[in-house]
Amino acid sequence: MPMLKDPSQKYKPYTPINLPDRQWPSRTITKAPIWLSTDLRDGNQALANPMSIPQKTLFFKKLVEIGVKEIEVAYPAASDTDFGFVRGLIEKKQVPDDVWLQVLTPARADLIRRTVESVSGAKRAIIHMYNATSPMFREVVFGNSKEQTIALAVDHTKLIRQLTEEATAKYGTIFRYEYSPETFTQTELDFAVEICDAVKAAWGKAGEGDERIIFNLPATVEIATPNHYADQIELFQRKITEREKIVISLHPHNDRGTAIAAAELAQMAGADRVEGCLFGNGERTGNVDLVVLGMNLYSQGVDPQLDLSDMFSVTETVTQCNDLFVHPRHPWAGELVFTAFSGSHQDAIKKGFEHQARRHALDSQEGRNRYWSMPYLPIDPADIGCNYEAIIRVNSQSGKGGIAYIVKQALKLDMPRRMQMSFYQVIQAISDKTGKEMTTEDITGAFRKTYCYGPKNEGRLALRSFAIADASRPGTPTPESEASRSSSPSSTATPSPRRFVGKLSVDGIVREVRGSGTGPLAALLDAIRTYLDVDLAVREYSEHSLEEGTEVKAGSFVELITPGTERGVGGFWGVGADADIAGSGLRAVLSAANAYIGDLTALTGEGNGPLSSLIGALESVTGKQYEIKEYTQHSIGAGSGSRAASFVELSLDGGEKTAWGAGADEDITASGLRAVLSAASRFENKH
Ligand SMILES: CC(=O)SCCNC(=O)CCNC(=O)[C@H](O)C(C)(C)COP(=O)(O)OP(=O)(O)OC[C@H]1O[C@@H](n2cnc3c(N)ncnc32)[C@H](O)[C@@H]1OP(=O)(O)O
Ligand SMILES: CC(C)C(=O)C(=O)O
Repeated sequence: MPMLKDPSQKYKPYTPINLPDRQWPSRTITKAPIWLSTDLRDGNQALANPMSIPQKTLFFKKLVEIGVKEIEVAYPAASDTDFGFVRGLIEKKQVPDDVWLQVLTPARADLIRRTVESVSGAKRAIIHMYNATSPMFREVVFGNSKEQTIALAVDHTKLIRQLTEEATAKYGTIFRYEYSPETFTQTELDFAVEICDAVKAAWGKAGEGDERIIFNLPATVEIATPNHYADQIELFQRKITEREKIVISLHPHNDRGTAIAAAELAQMAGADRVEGCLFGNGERTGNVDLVVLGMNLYSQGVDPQLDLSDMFSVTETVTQCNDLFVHPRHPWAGELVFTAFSGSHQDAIKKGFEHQARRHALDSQEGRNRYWSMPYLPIDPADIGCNYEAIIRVNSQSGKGGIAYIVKQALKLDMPRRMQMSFYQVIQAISDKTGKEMTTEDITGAFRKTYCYGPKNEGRLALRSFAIADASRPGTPTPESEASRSSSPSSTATPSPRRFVGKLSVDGIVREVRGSGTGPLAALLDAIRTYLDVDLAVREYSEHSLEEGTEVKAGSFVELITPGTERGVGGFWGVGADADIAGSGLRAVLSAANAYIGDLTALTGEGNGPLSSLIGALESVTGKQYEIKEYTQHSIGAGSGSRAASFVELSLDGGEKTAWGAGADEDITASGLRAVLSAASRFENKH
């Protein structure tokens, strides 16, 4: 049947309460309510497969761990499992002394007896009895008048008083009593007050503090906007007698999706306590979600009295026990709730973190509180166990800011703005091609590869050792002499003439090079120009120190250009990190030079086979004559994972001295080529 054109013919709206002097709209919540978890009762009864005893026990422990002090553990008269679970908790002494075990019973004598029996011997227990009070339930379910409905509640309250007093005398259990006029929100308010007053009188011993009687006022089915619930609660507490002897408890369901709002507004209206479930499990659309209520308080600077620091483990336990998943966009707890994929959000978050770090430093200096204030992030995700990888995730919708944020977090390198733009193109090309999200490993991997960053990603040019000296002074620095390292590599920052002497690995062969210029970087570029015929100049340079405690202390970024490069035309970016600034700057230059040379100056050489062709290529670069004296190879392992190992003995310039090299690869030719390079580089090192 289609939806009706005129639903008013089928559905009646709720009747609003006329309460012109309502107080709750101008109040705020300044403290946490008393929490009652009904996960193991209302949550459990709503599951297709109710929890087993081990699952209930696991859940119970987690509730205790996060600090819930009142836990409705069962409807003990419903099944042996529920009864046995409660007995097990008590007999195995699994209930901390400050935790109240709550159990639910209908107003039926046989079931009440079983319920009281289930908690006898516990240190503290709350007996919770309910009967529905709304006109529909009175008429349809019970066939009772108002008087009979009151009598049902009153008579069974008296029975509970008698049984609990006997149990206290016998076992010493401290009891409290909770009464729920089920379907409260659909009950005439004056009748709800009347039945609660009658129950209080029947209980006869409501006092203050822990002696208070709990009136739980459920929105058994959510039928109205949340302000209506707040009106009902405010009016109830105005009309009920001896308010100081009563805990007003809320039990909102979520049929209209506004249980959270209803619970919050009703607390503003004066409620003291909230019953609900973690992540909103419960009948139909669920009970109100205690995690969301708690985190909402936390984000307002109010201690929620719930420890949700390890949100992941809470989610894990709850999903394991309920066999229901938590939606990725579930407030505060879902996998995606702090995540920005889009470029403009990421940019704002990155700037927000930087701005906040500066603001916090100033706050600390001036003795002020370090408040959290960040674009798009209402709380610090770290407070509930989320790391930076959950905050910014990269796909084709992302921008340079987010990518730079990830590089900064993972590698501690803070790229300058124009380099961010350049690296963004690299990532964008990859993610456009794959159409997939890029993980932190994907991004840092691309970064390392693009900028030949880190020992496993050396490019064709790599720094082995260096020394920088004042070019105006006589004497030749030695590359190994750390003492002669310069402390500032910037060619612009140090205009005095510098001399560079260093060992560079060039396509695997170590060569000693020298150059001079108006600073260490310019001196290195001069060496590269002289020895490798590569003409490059610095367009932009920046550096920063890395986090304290890391071995590598400085990171440098450089953009190199070829002569005549016009403004606005991109150059070649490089990055370097080292224990000192001089080293990091020089490494950044080589990183950028690698980007420039790429494959353009790939070695070429000729010979009778692959190995002699490589020898020819080496000769053309070094000007030296190599000869293969001996070559052997064998396979390592068998089958699909097998590799080839090769050994080569080379002689140099017809001399007697020889050097051995070894290489291994999946490909036999490649293993031979590696062996040749290995031998040649040993020669370079020796001579
Ligand atoms: C809003 C809530 O969530 S309330 C909690 C609901 N939770 C559960 O029902 C889970 C546990 N329930 C059970 O295991 C069973 O329903 C039992 C053991 C309590 C009772 O089982 P049964 O005796 O077979 O009764 P059944 O469930 O079919 O029907 C309910 C009966 O109790 C009556 N009843 C319903 N609620 C109450 C109440 N609060 N107080 C007294 N009687 C009640 C009904 O009117 C009906 O009576 P009738 O048989 O005279 O018509
Ligand atoms: C027993 C009561 C509190 C209940 O679960 C409800 O009304 O939803």
